[in-house]
Formats: sequence, C-alpha cells, structure tokens
Amino acid sequence: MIIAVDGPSGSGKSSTARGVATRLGLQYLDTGAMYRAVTWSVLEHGIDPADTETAAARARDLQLAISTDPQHQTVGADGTDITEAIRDPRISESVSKVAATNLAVRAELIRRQQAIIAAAQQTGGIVVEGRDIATVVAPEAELKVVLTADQEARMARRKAELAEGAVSAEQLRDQIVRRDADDSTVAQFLVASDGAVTVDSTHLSLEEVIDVICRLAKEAEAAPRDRES
Ligand SMILES: Nc1ncnc2c1ncn2[C@@H]1O[C@H](COP(=O)(O)OP(=O)(O)O)[C@@H](O)[C@H]1O
Ligand SMILES: Nc1ccn([C@H]2C[C@H](O)[C@@H](COP(=O)(O)OP(=O)(O)O)O2)c(=O)n1
Repeated sequence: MIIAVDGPSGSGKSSTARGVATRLGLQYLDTGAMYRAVTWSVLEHGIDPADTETAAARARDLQLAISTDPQHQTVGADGTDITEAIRDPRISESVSKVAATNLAVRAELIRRQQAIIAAAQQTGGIVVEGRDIATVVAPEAELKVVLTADQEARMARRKAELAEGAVSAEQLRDQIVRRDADDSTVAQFLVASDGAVTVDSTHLSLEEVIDVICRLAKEAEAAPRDRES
C-alpha cells in the first residue's frame, strides 16, 4: 500500500506520516528531506543557486542515503551524516530556490523517490510525504491525503519547534508563507488532486490526525475501487 501525504509547511506532514507508518508497520519517506539534502550539497560546493544547470548536475552526482524507518530518520550526503544539518534555517531559507523550483533537480529526485517507493512495495508499503506525491510521484497511491492547517497554526507550530529566539518573526513568516508561495509555483500542493481527501489539522491533535489517516487507510484497503474517481 502507498499512502501519499501532501500539504503546506507546518501542516504536520512529517510527524503525522511517521506516526501512521509506525502504527501500520509501513516504511516512511520524507521527500522534503531529499530537496533539503540537495540544497545542503549545493551550498557546500559553493554553487550559485541561480545556476540551475550546475545545481542539477550536483543533484545527479549526489550520493544520497535516506532511511525509510519511521522511527529512525537519517540522511547522508556523499558519506556525511546531514540529518541535523538539513534542518538548519539556512537550508529552509534556500531550499525553494536551490532545489524545489529547479525542474531538473525535481526530475532527478522524483526518479529516486519512485525507485524507493517501488522497493518498499515489495515489503508491505510506504507512507510518502511531500508536495507532489499524489499528483506526480505516486498517482497510483491507494490513499491520497492533503493535510492542511491555518497559516497561524502552522507558524505557531514551527515556532514552538525551534529554540527560543532561533528565528525572528520575519524569518518564521519567510519559512512558512513565502516558501509555500514559491514552492506552489511548481508543485500544486494546495489543490487536492482527484480522489484526494483533505484533512484540516488546525483543531486536531497529532494523535487525532494519525487516527483519521489510519482509519482512511483501512477503508482504502478494504474497498480500493470505491475510492477511485
Ligand atoms: N495536529 C497537530 N497539532 C499540534 N501540533 C502538531 C500537529 N501536527 C504536527 N504538529 C507539530 O507541528 C510541528 C510541524 O510539524 P511537521 O510534521 O514538521 O510539519 P510539516 O512536515 O508539514 O512541515 C512539529 O513540531 C509537530 O510536532
Ligand atoms: N515533494 C516535495 C517535497 C518538498 N518540496 C520542497 C518544499 C519545501 O520548501 C522543501 C522542504 O520540504 P519540507 O517538507 O522539509 O519542508 P517543511 O517541513 O514543510 O518545512 O522542499 C517539494 O517541492 N516537493
């Protein structure tokens, strides 16, 4: 089974997808971490973010190792553990320009994501989260969820996650509002695709969102054809 979870920044995709995968015994893929890893590598090599061709070549050459264990996330780039480094605000600031809106980088990462998904299908299935999973990466997913939350709730969640004073109010807005606007010029993640279910998490706890998606997964598994549109 493939479960696709798409949605804007701070809507709870990563925490929810990890929780669902853990509960259902599935693997988990954080595609955003892959865009962050390419961004880390591009910056590390001193490549000009505006040089889309060189950035794409870096993406193609990058040895990217991402774990699919929902309880143990690790990301490696050319042998360096960058699990923590990709969460740095420096990466959040640049990821849209360096990787996410670069069509050649997207093509390379989508190819790798589809290979990881195909491998996971041999062992039960996977929960994949990102922006374009249901629309582009895995349109064959049995369950497609668009996870949303009010902008204020998303900013408050991100703020709570970061160390006090780590980012200014302006940086926080940049990470959530500006980034979503830039990202949606390429990935139409704010519009639910055919057959997708929108879950608004604004007034739900993390456990409640996980409950809802697990229930939808059971329904999709029981009656796969009913959900096709
Ligand atoms: N339903 C929820 N209610 C409250 N906080 C949540 C909820 N879902 C996620 N969070 C918290 O919000 C923050 C952002 O969640 P995350 O999963 O990283 O979102 P995304 O992957 O969509 O950017 C995390 O600190 C997470 O624990
Ligand atoms: N499938 C995907 C996943 C992420 N992206 C982009 C969108 C974001 O700006 C970056 C990083 O994604 P990530 O999910 O880590 O971002 P947030 O956790 O929402 O802050 O990559 C994308 O374009 N397509």
